[in-house]
Amino acid sequence: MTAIRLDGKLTRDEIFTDLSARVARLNAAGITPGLGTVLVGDDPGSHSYVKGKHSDCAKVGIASIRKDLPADATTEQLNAAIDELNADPACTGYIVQLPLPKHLDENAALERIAPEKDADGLHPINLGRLVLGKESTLPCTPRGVIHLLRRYDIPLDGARVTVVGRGVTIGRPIGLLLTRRSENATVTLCHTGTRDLAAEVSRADIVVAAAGVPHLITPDMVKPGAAVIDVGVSRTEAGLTGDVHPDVWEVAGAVSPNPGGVGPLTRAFLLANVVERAEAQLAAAEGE
Ligand SMILES: Nc1nc(=O)c2c([nH]1)NC[C@@H]1CN(c3ccc(C(=O)N[C@@H](CCC(=O)O)C(=O)O)cc3)C=[N+]21
Repeated sequence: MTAIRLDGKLTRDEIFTDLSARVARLNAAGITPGLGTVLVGDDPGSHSYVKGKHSDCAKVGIASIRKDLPADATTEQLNAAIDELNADPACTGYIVQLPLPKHLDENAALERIAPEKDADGLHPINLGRLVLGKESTLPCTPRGVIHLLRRYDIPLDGARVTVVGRGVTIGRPIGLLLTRRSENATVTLCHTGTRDLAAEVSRADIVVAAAGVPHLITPDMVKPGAAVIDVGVSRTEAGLTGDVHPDVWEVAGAVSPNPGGVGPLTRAFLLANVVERAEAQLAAAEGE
């Protein structure tokens, strides 16, 4: 038996169709949503992600604003780029591409973003609202994972989910989303300090692998029929390698590959967050 493929590109295309229609409605009301990106340095991976985000914008009719800074940019230069986007009415929402070079403080940068323009959902106010169960801009990758699971009718209510990785973009926030009443899953968060990873993974109906360790999840760890979402990605000599060993396809019921899985959805929900910010602005203007 081979697992069914949870297709991130197909699902992304469906989301783009919906977003294009919503952008057209915003345009008709005189609003063009704009996504900003702040990119520091010349990491090839980061450049390719940012390029992808801007080409997605063009597909759905979102304007894009790029701020590219050199690898040796100072905190003052980074702050100035952030302040400009905070003040720019053409910028509906934006991101500071992570990771930043070591000499810059990522948390300070994220905190400087105006919370209502935080397209990543990583500002402490938005993460705090998520913890409190209040409406907030949600982190893109966790949103993508949950959308993909729902798209393929994978049951969440009562499901045992094992998340591997405690990073701020996925591992930490996804548990907060999956344990809301609307999802109702039971989540175990594993990390490098987990004593018996295989035992934690083998209990799971759904495995979210977000450790960034090539082929960490092997077939012997996976419960037959489980859904396995490969979020982690590493650039190796062999190219892009996910956290999930290819033989897992023979045991799992469903696999979201990497590439071709949650990556395209992370980008789609970044655009969705921008469109939603623009819709909120329009609703507020109409309510005046
Ligand atoms: N502030 C911030 N927000 C992010 O959302 C953010 C970030 N920083 N830093 C890096 C990670 C990584 N990330 C990806 C986005 C798209 C793909 C993607 O589309 N991948 C394609 C392949 C792309 C390729 O070939 O390079 C795929 O999976 O099929 C992957 C990874 C967003 N991140």
